Amino acid sequence: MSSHLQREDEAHRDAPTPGPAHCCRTVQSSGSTGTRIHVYTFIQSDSEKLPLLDNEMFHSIKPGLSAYADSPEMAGHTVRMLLKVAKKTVPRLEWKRTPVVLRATAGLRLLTTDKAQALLDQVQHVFDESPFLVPDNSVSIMNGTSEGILAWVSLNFLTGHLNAQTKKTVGILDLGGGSTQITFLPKMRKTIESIPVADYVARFDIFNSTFELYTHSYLGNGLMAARLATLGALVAEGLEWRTFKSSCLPKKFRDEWSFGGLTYRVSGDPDGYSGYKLCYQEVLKVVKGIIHQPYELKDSDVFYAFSYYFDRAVDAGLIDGVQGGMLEVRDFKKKAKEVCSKMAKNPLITPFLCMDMTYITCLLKDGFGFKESTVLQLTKKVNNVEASWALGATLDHFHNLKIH
Ligand SMILES: Nc1ncnc2c1ncn2[C@@H]1O[C@H](COP(=O)(O)OP(=O)(O)O)[C@@H](O)[C@H]1O
Repeated sequence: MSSHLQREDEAHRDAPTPGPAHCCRTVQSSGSTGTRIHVYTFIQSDSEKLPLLDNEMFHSIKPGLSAYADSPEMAGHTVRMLLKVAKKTVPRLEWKRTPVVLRATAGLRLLTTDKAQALLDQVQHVFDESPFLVPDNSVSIMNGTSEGILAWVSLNFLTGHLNAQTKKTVGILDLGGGSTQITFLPKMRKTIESIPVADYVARFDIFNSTFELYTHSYLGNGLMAARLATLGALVAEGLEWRTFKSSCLPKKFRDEWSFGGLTYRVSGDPDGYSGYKLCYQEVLKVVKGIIHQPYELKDSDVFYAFSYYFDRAVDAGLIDGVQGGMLEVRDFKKKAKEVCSKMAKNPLITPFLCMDMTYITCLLKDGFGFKESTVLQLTKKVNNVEASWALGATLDHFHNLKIH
């Protein structure tokens, strides 16, 4: 049994009469590659303390809402399906006092304001018709700073670091489809002093502690957005007739690929070369001059890396898809080289794996400036709970973290 659940049992035993309050909450997170629902059940026995998480129900639907930018009614359909799952999970008597919230991330940030708003309006309409509690500001686009901070809160809550007095915490690396986030608690003053602009640092309060974190979200540096940039496909014109080539793809590969509601013709470079070295030069353009290198990263503690970091490490055979595992940055590099050199032999299985693994390597090394020996904890779930910002968003709702 996990230590987290042990603590829960203790809470049951020691609960003051009339007993701990259970509360449920559903969060829908709307990313560029999927829309997901999380239903959390907490036990709150002491309003001065963090609640205990009893369990999470999680479900996801592809594609993300941004794929419906030109047919917003479909967004309503996605959300209705996810609320159906919530209805099955939350007891009927609790529906009225269970808040529903949707927070959209990079997929909607990348759309025009009008298109994004039309999608949010559809979601709001479905929420208003639902039997759940719909708080003010229940449907919105979350900014990148909140996304980074809330993911850090989630992971530190799940690993037991938020309750501890030690101020020992873990950093987080989140690689979405549209954006990527890095957040950690700096130990050196110089890290804060050497940030390029103010939006690389955020403070928030939780009970009697204030945390000052280094955090940044890079819009356009998520894994799918990086594919687009690598392929030179950020242009809006000529999608019907252009084919976007890359030496990160198998030479004989040709196919269509969709992201954010648009479809692109993509291929390897049949008359040119392919492989890790050339691919690295291509992906470096997406990273160089864009990603800021934090001052103290090189000596940092363990970082938890999840979302596409985890998915691609599994696809490449570096870690087990259930257990996750610890990897060094150099493991990504070694595997990227291997995958790229083998892609000609089996071009159809995972054609983007060379590009993705090379981009991840480049992002970690030349982007953030991690050493090859830095250890990453690759994680999908902690104690059966999804690693994502959604849990932090829920704690924020109940305990107003006052991010400033
Ligand atoms: N709420 C979530 N719960 C679990 N995994 C998530 C969640 N949000 C994103 N992910 C993971 O993140 C990656 C894609 O992120 P996505 O939300 O599409 O990115 P973005 O926010 O940049 O649009 C995938 O690996 C997906 O499984």
